[in-house]
Amino acid sequence: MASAYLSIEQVGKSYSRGGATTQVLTDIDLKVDRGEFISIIGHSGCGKSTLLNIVAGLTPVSTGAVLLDNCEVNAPGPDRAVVFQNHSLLPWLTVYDNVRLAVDKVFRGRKTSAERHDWTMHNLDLVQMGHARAKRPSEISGGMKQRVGIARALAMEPKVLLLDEPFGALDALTRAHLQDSVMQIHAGLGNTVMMITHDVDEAVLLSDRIVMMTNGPSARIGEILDVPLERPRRRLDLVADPIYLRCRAAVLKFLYERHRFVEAA
Ligand SMILES: Nc1ncnc2c1ncn2[C@@H]1O[C@H](COP(=O)(O)OP(=O)(O)OP(=O)(O)O)[C@@H](O)[C@H]1O
Repeated sequence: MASAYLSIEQVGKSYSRGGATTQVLTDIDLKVDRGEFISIIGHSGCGKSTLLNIVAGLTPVSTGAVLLDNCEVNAPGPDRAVVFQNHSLLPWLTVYDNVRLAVDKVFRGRKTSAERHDWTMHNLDLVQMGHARAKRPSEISGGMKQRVGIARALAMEPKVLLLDEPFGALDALTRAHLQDSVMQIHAGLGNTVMMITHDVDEAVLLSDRIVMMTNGPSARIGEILDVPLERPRRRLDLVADPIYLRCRAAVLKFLYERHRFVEAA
């Protein structure tokens, strides 16, 4: 059997402090195909960011392993680009320079300066931000900053794009525009994407599969839902689509009936 592009194998994660150990994740097994769009959903504190950070190489596993394209992940690398909820642009650099910095880091020695310029602009244009290339982060909106963050991540040509609630801090309309952009980019480039979200509609709209996590501590994968909606997907067409409604109901049922959130004492 061919091995998966991204393979999370029996991953467990615990944190120890002052003699006490908290088991955050237990027995996480997940295979992601190349080009697949996966969402991770689960209640606050269950360990979604921990899992994403493990795949990013920012957090070490306690047990198990993560393999990407048959190589074990044990440190951050440009083959895994992360976009966080709150933009992480450097405030003293322009939009262009924020992306160019990453392009130079990844492609110096492989592309000429002129090619790196073109590639930077290409990725800014992909997220419709070429016009704002000379602005600094403080001069653009939250949605625009997230677009630049996505351009920067895409410009690294990562094997996996890791999105940690990328639209969580945005208003509903901006969020919808960005979701549409991400769907278009995914359709055009065929990126492999792992996205954390709290938004059930967002998960169904964007994903090929939705990974639903049980509550922590010791969170596990409770269920994995296939989203067999054809692409391209248009949000207005989906409002009354029986497959969409069935998927949405399945996630809601998992989160609010089977794994209800209980506030820690
Ligand atoms: N560095 C750390 N040291 C100790 N505990 C940690 C650390 N990082 C995370 N945790 C704990 O691990 C658990 C999972 O946290 P994590 O941020 O992964 O959850 P989450 O599902 O992403 O939450 P949210 O949806 O609220 O962002 C939490 O109980 C958190 O307190």
